[in-house]
Amino acid sequence: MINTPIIALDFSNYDSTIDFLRAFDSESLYVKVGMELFYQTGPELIGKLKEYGHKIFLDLKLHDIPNTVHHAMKGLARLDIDMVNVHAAGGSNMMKAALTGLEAGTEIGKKRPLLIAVTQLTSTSEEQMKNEQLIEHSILHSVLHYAKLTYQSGLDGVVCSAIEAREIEKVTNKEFLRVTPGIRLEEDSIDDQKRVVTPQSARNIGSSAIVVGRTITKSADPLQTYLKVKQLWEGNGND
Ligand SMILES: O=C(O)c1cc(=O)[nH]c(=O)n1[C@@H]1O[C@H](COP(=O)(O)O)[C@@H](O)[C@H]1O
Repeated sequence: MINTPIIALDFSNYDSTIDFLRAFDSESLYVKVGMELFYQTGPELIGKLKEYGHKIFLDLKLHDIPNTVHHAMKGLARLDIDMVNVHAAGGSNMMKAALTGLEAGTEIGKKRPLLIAVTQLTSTSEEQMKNEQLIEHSILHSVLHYAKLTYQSGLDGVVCSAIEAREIEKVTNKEFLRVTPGIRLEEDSIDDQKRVVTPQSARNIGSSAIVVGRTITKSADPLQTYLKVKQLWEGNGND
């Protein structure tokens, strides 16, 4: 269980990220650096975030042949990140290669970053999955299938919608992480997301961690909104 909401730092450059974080000086954060930011700022920003003492989920969603993913992960392990991900659709051989790559790149005496796999993106609807991926099953069936494959490949957890979190726990185990983006407050617009859940429902349904982006980053008062989301996630707010 990751107690603080993971803030998705979906910014386009180094300066706006640092500006945003100024309001959080007194908070020890878990932040997510995704492809928008990492492709612009690379390892330099990761080093800075570590200097601030924040935990880092590097969300690059690797999906390639096993050999490429193995070597990419070996390099990423040297960045001193706490969590990283791949797409489960890359298959069990790719996921195992990612894991051995991470292990090989982790310095002796350091903790290997957690490795999780995306099941079905929270922006994917069942209709889209059927029409575009040609998967003739329910979205829950597909997510559970990918979760089991990820579990059997030895990874630490999955990215899914909180909607599926409880069912995933049943087919894996309690410790297997269910990291859930697609989090919105009641009053928020859902934007491009399809399978959205509030922080308090995510807690009740069995998420291990929530990932929150625009609700916080686009808020008029990001710190206050973060504290509100955190309180709801911790279970101290109104259900
Ligand atoms: O792997 C992810 O983090 C991820 C997986 C997924 O299925 N859905 C999803 O939204 N994400 C990420 O979570 C964040 C959600 O952002 P907001 O929709 O702004 O809260 C984005 O940075 C996405 O890249």
